[in-house]
Amino acid sequence: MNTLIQSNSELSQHRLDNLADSLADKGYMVMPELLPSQIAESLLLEVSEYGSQHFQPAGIGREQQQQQNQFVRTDEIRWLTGQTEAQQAFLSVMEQLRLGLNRRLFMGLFDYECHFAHYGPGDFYKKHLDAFKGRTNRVLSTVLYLNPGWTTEDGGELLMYEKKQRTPFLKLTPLFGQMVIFLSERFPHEVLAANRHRYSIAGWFRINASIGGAIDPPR
Ligand SMILES: O=C(O)CCC(=O)C(=O)O
Ligand SMILES: [Fe+2]
Repeated sequence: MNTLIQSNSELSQHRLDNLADSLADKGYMVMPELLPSQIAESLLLEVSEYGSQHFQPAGIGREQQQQQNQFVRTDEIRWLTGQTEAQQAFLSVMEQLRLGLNRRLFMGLFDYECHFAHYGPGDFYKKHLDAFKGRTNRVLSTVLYLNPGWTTEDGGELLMYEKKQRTPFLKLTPLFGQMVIFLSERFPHEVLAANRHRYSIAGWFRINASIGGAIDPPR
């Protein structure tokens, strides 16, 4: 059995209750320390050891419509597959979250997909929605930050907006071990440029929108 998964990574009912309440109430939640720090540290070690040949440029849109658009985002990504112990430990925590939220909010979350993201100094992701109403099966977005010793001078904040508002209601510093979770259709958001390397895992819980046996969408 995986030693990282064993390392005390069970989410308490209390934390799941708080998260469910916050999502139902406000549509988002910031969790300062979702994972045992040992897991977050292993994930950081892993992602910071990948060279650029292990990442792909991030795209926007889906499948055939997938295109790289340097005006929208300039980060690079690497999908998690569960190929390392640290990834498995992370995915198992996210699975607990999926089941816990389904039980409390009847969200029908079906699966979870996620990728490491690396923003080099100056990289950004302009204001966007992770899902458009009725046109996607991404319902809940998550971002885990892996940046020890980040200060406000480093920039790289996540700005979250209410639709049609020009001023963000939240400006989040990408602190190590912190996770933000929000309803994908509800909040436009953007990533400001940072002046140091910024690492994270962005992920989405999806509902099952399969038709005729085909899972929609393949990646
Ligand atoms: O890294 C972040 O703070 C947000 C990333 C994001 O919005 C995305 O990958 O869709
Ligand atoms: Fe996003």
